Amino acid sequence: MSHPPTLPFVVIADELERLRAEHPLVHVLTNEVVQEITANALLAVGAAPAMIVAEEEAAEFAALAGALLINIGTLYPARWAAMQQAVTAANAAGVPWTLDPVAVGVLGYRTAACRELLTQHPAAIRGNASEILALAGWGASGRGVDSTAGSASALAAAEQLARTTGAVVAVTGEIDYITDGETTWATPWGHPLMTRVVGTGCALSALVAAFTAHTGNRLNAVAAACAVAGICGERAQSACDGPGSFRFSFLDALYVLSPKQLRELSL
Ligand SMILES: Nc1ncnc2c1ncn2[C@@H]1O[C@H](COP(=O)(O)OP(=O)(O)O)[C@@H](O)[C@H]1O
Ligand SMILES: Cc1ncsc1CCOP(=O)(O)O
Repeated sequence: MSHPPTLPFVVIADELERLRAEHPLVHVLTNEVVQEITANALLAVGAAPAMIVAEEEAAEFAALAGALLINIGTLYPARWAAMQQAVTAANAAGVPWTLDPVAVGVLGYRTAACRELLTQHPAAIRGNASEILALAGWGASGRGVDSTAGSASALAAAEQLARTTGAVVAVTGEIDYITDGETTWATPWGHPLMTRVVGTGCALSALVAAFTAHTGNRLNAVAAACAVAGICGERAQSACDGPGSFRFSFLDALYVLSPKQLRELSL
């Protein structure tokens, strides 16, 4: 397997600068477990989250947002109805939407929902290796919401999924791979402690959505989101004692990371 190149720090810096200048409004339809860390991660990085979940409001708000996140982690009929409204309205308004297919392939209801969502032109898809393999139809290997496969093993599935859906696909793990089916970036940052804190993957998907708002280069935008999360995860780990303090250190790192620091790293 050829090794995809690492996303350059200058690209991450440019994308972070753009995000902070635009301060995008992100419509978040996510699971019950990660609402708080997701909203705080978006605020810390420089975006504006809003968890608008009622079916009666979802379409109206999706059309106003800069980006939409659909995370199926705790899917149930009322949430599914709101998601369908939001996705339809986002597509009609040209608002990019991101899919986090939590535990797809493990259970039938959410797998059928994801199959339907894949026909609705997601701008981006972010999942762990088991989720990307299942979504691409390459087999179901997840254990609950966790991956049982390494990210490199799902790279070919991610590339195929990107080509068939038109989405930029990010498969995350020890190394994240971000692909549009033709070009692939690697973002090698992060720390295993990130898998011991609930919501790091879901919050990353929200960052992916935020970076896709108003972008001229969706591949770089999604890759920059993965890089920012990984770099901040590494920094948070070195400043914390374990999972509890990691959460706080991670939010601090997202807030403190600057385009200037990133540009200095490339010198
Ligand atoms: N072994 C690892 N080493 C370094 N970073 C990791 C590792 N596993 C996951 N990460 C990071 O944790 C974050 C969440 O990814 P992942 O665990 O794949 O998502 P999920 O929570 O959806 O399963 C990403 O930023 C990813 O880069
Ligand atoms: C534990 C759990 N159960 C349903 S959704 C969810 C959150 C998964 O979050 P992440 O994969 O980002 O750790």
